[in-house]
Amino acid sequence: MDTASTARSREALVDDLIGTVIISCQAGPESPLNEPRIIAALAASAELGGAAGFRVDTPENIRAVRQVSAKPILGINKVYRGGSDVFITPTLADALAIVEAGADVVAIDGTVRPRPGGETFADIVTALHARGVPVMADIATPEDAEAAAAAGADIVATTLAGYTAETEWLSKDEPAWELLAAIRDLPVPVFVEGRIWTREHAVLALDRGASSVIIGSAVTVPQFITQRFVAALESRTAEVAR
Ligand SMILES: CC(=O)N[C@H](C=O)[C@@H](O)[C@H](O)[C@H](O)COP(=O)(O)O
Repeated sequence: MDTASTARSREALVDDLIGTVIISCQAGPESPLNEPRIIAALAASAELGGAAGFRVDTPENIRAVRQVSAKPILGINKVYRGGSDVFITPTLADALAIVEAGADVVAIDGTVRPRPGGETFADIVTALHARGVPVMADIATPEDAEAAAAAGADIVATTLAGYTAETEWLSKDEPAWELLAAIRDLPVPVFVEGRIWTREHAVLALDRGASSVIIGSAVTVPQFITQRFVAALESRTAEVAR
């Protein structure tokens, strides 16, 4: 049961994140950084720089980050369960595993796509709220955002814009500005996550109505940062050769 006191504590957790920089500390399966102790070191470094919280994937990494920081952890559990494109915390069991590991907020796919096992976004929100856990909905479209807010999401984030069949045409270099403009007046905080590559992007996000920013690759993924420098030099060299 979502009591008045769990609702109040959820609100307080979300309030602490407003206006802050949250750093996503993740490494893909191919990355040499993909080890809990290294993910925890990334989080500890981000905390030294002033991060107010972290977004962390898998129970193992969440446990490791909890060992080095008391800051809020926005947990996710990325896994394909089959029969569905939903992969960010697809099921309630996946969500509970990261709560158990120490996540303060659970981020789950908040698109209107069907979920594995026939669960609904609203079912998972209700179950997490009963445990006092706020839910961040990772969405891709205004329709997703409205449905997620109506189903009780405590935060809506632009995470999946550009990563669904419907939105894959979006720029790979810029945050989802049009989406932000369409959802900035929702009755829940909107966080911009995805393709924040510069300080200007972060400031613009807040200027344009976001409540917070979540930054990953630009801070914690040297492989992608390097790739951008390499691509810039390659395209300059090609330009000069023309
Ligand atoms: C689509 C998807 O799976 N996004 C993931 C969600 O957790 C991460 O791979 C991103 O790194 C994260 O959203 C932060 O975004 P960026 O790394 O662009 O700052």
